[in-house]
Amino acid sequence: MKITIVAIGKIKEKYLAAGIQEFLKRLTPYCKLDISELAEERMPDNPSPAEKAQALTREGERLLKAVRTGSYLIVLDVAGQALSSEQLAAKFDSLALSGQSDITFIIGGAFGLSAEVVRAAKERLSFSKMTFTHQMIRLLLVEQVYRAFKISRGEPYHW
Ligand SMILES: C[S@@+](CC[C@H](N)C(=O)[O-])C[C@H]1O[C@@H](n2cnc3c(N)ncnc32)[C@H](O)[C@@H]1O
Repeated sequence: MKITIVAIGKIKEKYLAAGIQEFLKRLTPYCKLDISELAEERMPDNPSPAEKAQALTREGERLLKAVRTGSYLIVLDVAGQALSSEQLAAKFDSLALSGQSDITFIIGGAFGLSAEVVRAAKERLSFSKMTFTHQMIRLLLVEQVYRAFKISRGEPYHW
């Protein structure tokens, strides 16, 4: 399985970067996971709603360009569908069974995701009704991807 996370913005917090690296290391026996980090759009101080909308559109165009043709696109979206970890594991299994072995997750930036990105997605995945920072949600995502593989393989993962 090849998994790509395409995300806006860098991980600046060391404790989050260390956590993400830890799960990337643990994931190596299970899948190839790459992270493609795109720069945030430059924005004036106190941007107007129109400036924010333009930045979101431009970010969206760059995000979609970074998705390989044919990759199964899942966007992380507060307003999306919540899944249990077991359901995520089952989704990976059924995608693999159907011959789809390339999955891309998109994480938006400070202003979220453009309508075009949301429209392009096969699925919108919510991690709860709460909003997390783009840095924090990346750690949550890699942990859940790792958990999904452990569940699929029936391997213990106690914490
Ligand atoms: C700081 S949030 C963006 C908040 C923005 N105001 C919005 O309404 O989308 C940055 C990105 O993290 C992801 N994210 C944050 N919380 C999430 C959640 N509970 N479930 C799924 N994705 C989430 C989304 O991809 C979002 O675009």
